[in-house]
Amino acid sequence: MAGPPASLSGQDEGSFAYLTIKDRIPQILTKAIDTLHRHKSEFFEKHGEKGTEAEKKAISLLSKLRNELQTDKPIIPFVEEFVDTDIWNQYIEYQQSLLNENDGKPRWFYSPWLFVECYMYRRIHEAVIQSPPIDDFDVFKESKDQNFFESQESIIALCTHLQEVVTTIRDLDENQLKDEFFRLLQISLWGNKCDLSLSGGETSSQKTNIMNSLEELKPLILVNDLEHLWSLLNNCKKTRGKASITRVDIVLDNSGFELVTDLVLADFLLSAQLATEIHFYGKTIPWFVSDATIRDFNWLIEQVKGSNHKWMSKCGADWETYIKVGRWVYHDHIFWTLPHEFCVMSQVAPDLYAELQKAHLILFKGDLNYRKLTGDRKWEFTVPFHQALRGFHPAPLCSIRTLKAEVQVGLWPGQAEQYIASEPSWMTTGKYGVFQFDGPL
Ligand SMILES: O=P(O)(O)OC[C@H]1O[C@](O)(CO)[C@@H](O)[C@@H]1O
Ligand SMILES: [Mn+2]
Repeated sequence: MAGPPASLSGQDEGSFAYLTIKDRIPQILTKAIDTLHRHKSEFFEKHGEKGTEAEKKAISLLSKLRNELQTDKPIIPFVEEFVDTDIWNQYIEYQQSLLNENDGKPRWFYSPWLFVECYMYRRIHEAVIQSPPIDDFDVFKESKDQNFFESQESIIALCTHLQEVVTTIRDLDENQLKDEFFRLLQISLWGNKCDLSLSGGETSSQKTNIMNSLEELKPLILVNDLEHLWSLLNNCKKTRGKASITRVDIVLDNSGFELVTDLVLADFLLSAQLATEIHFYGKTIPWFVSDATIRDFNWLIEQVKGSNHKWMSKCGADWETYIKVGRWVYHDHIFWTLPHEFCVMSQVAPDLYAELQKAHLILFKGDLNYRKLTGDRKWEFTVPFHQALRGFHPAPLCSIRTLKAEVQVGLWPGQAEQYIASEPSWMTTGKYGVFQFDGPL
């Protein structure tokens, strides 16, 4: 049988992968350097001269990294000991083994885009952990928090809406519940437009009330498997015994506004008894600029709770209770910040795979998760999603993603062609979205 198609890569001049490596990644590095600069006095106040020295060191390591990238130097192994250093270095060797002898070492513009882009964020982390005492500094924290603050109006509107729904939920009939389920899922989808890596780290918050735009946005959903999600969870609700559980796992993407949309959805799932427990997965290190870490997760809930808006703070208080009583569970795993495609998860991280198998439904948020689900490969648009997953089937799953990379499967013949001619960048602006389900029907 033929192997899977080739990986997206910076080799393809003019491709989005190429432009990302050439322009956007250096821009993100420059912004990280600038952030460190701006915190100079804070580091000094906290740690004295040692803080200043550490800041200089981190900056010089990041400048070196930017230079390696811009001159297409070989990808070098990690040196600093960390939980995933060995796995990373093995993966770099593996990438090298895929090359013909003459091709030498993996390089930025030559190797798979997914690999080098993940490598870049892991190198940023290495620069920081090599610079104690500022080794727990998150260079993206400021922009993640800014995204949250700038989205205040939308967050208030969303929290108010959620509280209205929750307080009247007993009066809703099945159709009304389904409408609400679809509404909150669509909000969570469009919340994924707000990542900071697409904008090169520049602000990308939600300033308008997204709820008013859902109808207009509907035609932009290229694959819409919402009905499957509804039947699945509604069936679980109807058939489960009193003591049994329905577990929905959410593989999180970005902090800030998107995370609020995910938590609102998670709250609704419990309130509507479509699920009895929700498990979240975040990143263990700062990742793709805006991805949520446990610190962001806790910080955001704290902020929502501390709001002086009545309904917003009620949401925060409820969310904290869910965590306390174990109805919401947060998991960390290093696999999410490795460069591997998800089809190798069962070998590389069998414990995580086994954890995901306990879910009745797994929601994968965002573009990067889609790239890892499909291996970030040059699939034909009409290849079935199931096939592109290449054996990754821990439980029924759904990708909720706005398109920000040149990979998309499961379209109808002719569907992609509608956009190719008229909108050359249709796959990379976050304008279009999918709810793409895989699982038994
Ligand atoms: O936050 P998301 O939705 O995973 O998006 C991150 C995506 O943004 C990008 O940086 C592209 O703009 C991709 O490299 C990556 O897939
Ligand atoms: Mn992200």
